[in-house]
Amino acid sequence: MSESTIDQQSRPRHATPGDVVFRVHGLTKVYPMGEIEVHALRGVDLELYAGEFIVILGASGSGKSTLLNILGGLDVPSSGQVMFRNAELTDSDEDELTWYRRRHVGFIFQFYNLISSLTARENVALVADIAADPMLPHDALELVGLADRMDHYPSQLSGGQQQRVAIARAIGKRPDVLFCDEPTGALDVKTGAVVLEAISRINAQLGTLTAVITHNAAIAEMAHRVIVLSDGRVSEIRVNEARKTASEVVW
Ligand SMILES: Nc1ncnc2c1ncn2[C@@H]1O[C@H](COP(=O)(O)OP(=O)(O)OP(=O)(O)O)[C@@H](O)[C@H]1O
Repeated sequence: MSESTIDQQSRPRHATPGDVVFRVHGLTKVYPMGEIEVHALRGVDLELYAGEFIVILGASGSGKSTLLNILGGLDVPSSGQVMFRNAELTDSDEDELTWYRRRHVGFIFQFYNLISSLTARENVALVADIAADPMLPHDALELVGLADRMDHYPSQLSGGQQQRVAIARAIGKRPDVLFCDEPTGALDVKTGAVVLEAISRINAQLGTLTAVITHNAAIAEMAHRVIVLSDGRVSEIRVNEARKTASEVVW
């Protein structure tokens, strides 16, 4: 995938809901571990569409993080194909994947990884600085409900507020996709609901294709579609006819 090809893929504000963003075919990932091989993914076929809110469920070790890391260009598969719009991600070299991640993907992990010597605004500005068409840090922080905390340092913020700064940082570059790996894993229920509400608002207001990995089946009620992985395969895909808001989800 060349930079110019990736540029041609970049139409975040013109994406029509329902357009195919990712087309995954026959994806496998094998980790050689000395004498044995760990089969993390055993042939995943999947399509993800613009504007969707996806929740990925599955037992520990079923391959959820491996799948998201490959879609996000953090890892490469052993075989199979990932198309991002019309470009083949699985054809890309390391430089192209770096460019792809920078331009198109926002990541949120269980731990916030903020820079402690920088304020919330500065943490968000750091990423916006390397983006082609960034949001103002103020606007990104406002979207996650932290307009009044912009000049606070991470140590002056609660866990949930720090996670919301991490979300603002991820969306500040206006990514096409937002991948969240256990974003509420370190938070209590009430704080987790506020974080999920922020993620859901971004999906609704910016139309960012959003995929959330969780162990918590209740959160799946927020999704447009729920993808269940079992032992490296997609075992179920279900569509929620009626979605719940973060505050309605009980866990
Ligand atoms: N770097 C690695 N080296 C070797 N094995 C790995 C590596 N990363 C993941 N695995 C293995 O691949 C399988 C899938 O791991 P993965 O982290 O994708 O699962 P998961 O569903 O996200 O699990 P969890 O819910 O516990 O985070 C597991 O058996 C795991 O031990």
